[in-house]
Amino acid sequence: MATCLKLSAKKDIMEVLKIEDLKKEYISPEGEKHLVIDVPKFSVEERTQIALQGTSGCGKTTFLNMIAGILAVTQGNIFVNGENISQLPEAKRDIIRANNIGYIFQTFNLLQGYTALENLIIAMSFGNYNVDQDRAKSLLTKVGLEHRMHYVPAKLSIGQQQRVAVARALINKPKLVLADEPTGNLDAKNAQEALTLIREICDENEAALLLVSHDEKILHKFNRLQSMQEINVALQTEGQK
Ligand SMILES: Nc1ncnc2c1ncn2[C@@H]1O[C@H](COP(=O)(O)OP(=O)(O)OP(=O)(O)O)[C@@H](O)[C@H]1O
Repeated sequence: MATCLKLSAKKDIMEVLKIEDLKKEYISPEGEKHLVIDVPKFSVEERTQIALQGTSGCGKTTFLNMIAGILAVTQGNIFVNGENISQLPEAKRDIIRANNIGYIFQTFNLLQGYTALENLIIAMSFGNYNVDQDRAKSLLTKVGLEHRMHYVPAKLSIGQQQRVAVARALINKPKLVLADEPTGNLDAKNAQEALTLIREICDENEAALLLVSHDEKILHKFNRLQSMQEINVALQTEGQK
């Protein structure tokens, strides 16, 4: 009986991300193959929050971009909510990203010609849900931008632009949010506030969070902290050379 209970409890844990034998090679300007990512195994369970630590150039953005389907893999499998995106063409990966993944980019990637509210509505138009202005407004209010909804990014502070990016990442109710150095452009006080906001908003929306950063002050807040060195065999081999 106890074994049965144990088995069923285990089955209930759902992985929003599962990676198997993932590799990415780039071709150097000299024409040589350069293995940047070699991750045998990595997973993120639903509603968990994980921080990945890595120095500049260790492959953080490459890793996240493959998970998001922005970048094609060289080899291996990436399952997002159970679907293997690594074998799909770019257009299909784009659709899966729009519906399953929220991405907070290092440089925010907001559409400059559109207001904060329009940035959210455009992101919504790519997803499965009907465009819902009220949801967009309520997310912007949640991130403290109720008086800035009709501002274009250039008229917002860096911290405010980041909050638009956070709200946009959650607009299509993703099960997984990726954050690439989300506090890299902020001062210490704003960085802590932004981190708290990202973690709270993921929790409230029942999204898992995978955050990559080099910033110790951010990283030590997470219960589950792993280093890129630990998961990326390519870095271990590089270190031995
Ligand atoms: N398109 C490309 N062609 C060749 N090499 C690349 C390409 N993109 C990235 N690289 C190399 O791959 C490595 C990892 O790059 P990546 O941008 O993933 O690092 P990162 O950890 O995100 O760095 P940072 O924190 O500085 O943004 C770097 O050595 C980089 O020079």
